[in-house]
Amino acid sequence: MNRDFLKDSKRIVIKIGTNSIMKSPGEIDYRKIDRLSYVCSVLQQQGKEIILVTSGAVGVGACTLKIKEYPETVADFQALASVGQCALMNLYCRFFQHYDQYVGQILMTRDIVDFPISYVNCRSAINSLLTRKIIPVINENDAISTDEKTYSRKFGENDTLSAVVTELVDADLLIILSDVDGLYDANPHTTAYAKLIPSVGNVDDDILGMADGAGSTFATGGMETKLKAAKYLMDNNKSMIITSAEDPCQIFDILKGSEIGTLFKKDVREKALQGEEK
Ligand SMILES: Nc1ncnc2c1ncn2[C@@H]1O[C@H](COP(=O)(O)OP(=O)(O)O)[C@@H](O)[C@H]1O
Ligand SMILES: N[C@@H](CCC(=O)OP(=O)(O)O)C(=O)O
Repeated sequence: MNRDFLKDSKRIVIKIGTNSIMKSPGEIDYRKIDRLSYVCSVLQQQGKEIILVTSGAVGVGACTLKIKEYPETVADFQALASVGQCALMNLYCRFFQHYDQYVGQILMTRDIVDFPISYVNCRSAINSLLTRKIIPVINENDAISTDEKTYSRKFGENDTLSAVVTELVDADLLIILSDVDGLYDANPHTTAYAKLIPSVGNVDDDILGMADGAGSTFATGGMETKLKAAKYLMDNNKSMIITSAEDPCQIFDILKGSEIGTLFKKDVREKALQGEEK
């Protein structure tokens, strides 16, 4: 699939997952957070509009409080998320400051999907930051977005949240940085000969069948939620890329059109053919 159109991306959402923020459940990957802050700052200063969606509150909280297991009670979870979000944001503030870039924190709940007034309010807040050349750094408000009846969290993972944000601010592209370098035809961590898929034009049942769950104690999404996010965006005529977080500088090449990671973009030929059949 031709990727020249990526050169024109102006407003870009970049999402980094828990597995990438952490080297292992007890160890934060400072180098990666630094590199990511550098890349986002350079792009913003080149005139792009960057929105960062970051996971890691629970993972960083567990690391700070030296907790190894996923919390069993809602109260423990809330405490971890609350401590971790502070620590995470503190790291971003320091690294971004190094590159002369201001950031602003936005913590979301599902209210932005459920209530139109919250949707508009959230969009205004993000636009207000972008107008001032400040990078919004977004996560779910994990300390409060807990459903008390089912004990389930509202978004629960940031693949869905980042897709919602991409649509909300009418961004051109969502880049998901993960601990895998794209979608494989089977989980590469459990299947020896899994092959990378460079592009997907339609997220059908065959594609959805390639995914299984999350890859570590504190990451919650896995490939399945990434594919659902891709489907949601393609239905809204937007594009998404899954690529490795290992070297965030690869984002520069991706935005020049290099074939890195997996591109999800609605296959217009397929759509045209469907139109002819009608
Ligand atoms: N078909 C697949 N291709 C690539 N990764 C897959 C696939 N199926 C499952 N996975 C798993 O998805 C994981 C990435 O998702 P996740 O653990 O939520 O990380 P992140 O924190 O980056 O969101 C990979 O580490 C891998 O174990
Ligand atoms: N909001 C949560 C996100 C949890 C999570 O791991 O999400 P993901 O990296 O998308 O699988 C946190 O900050 O810990």
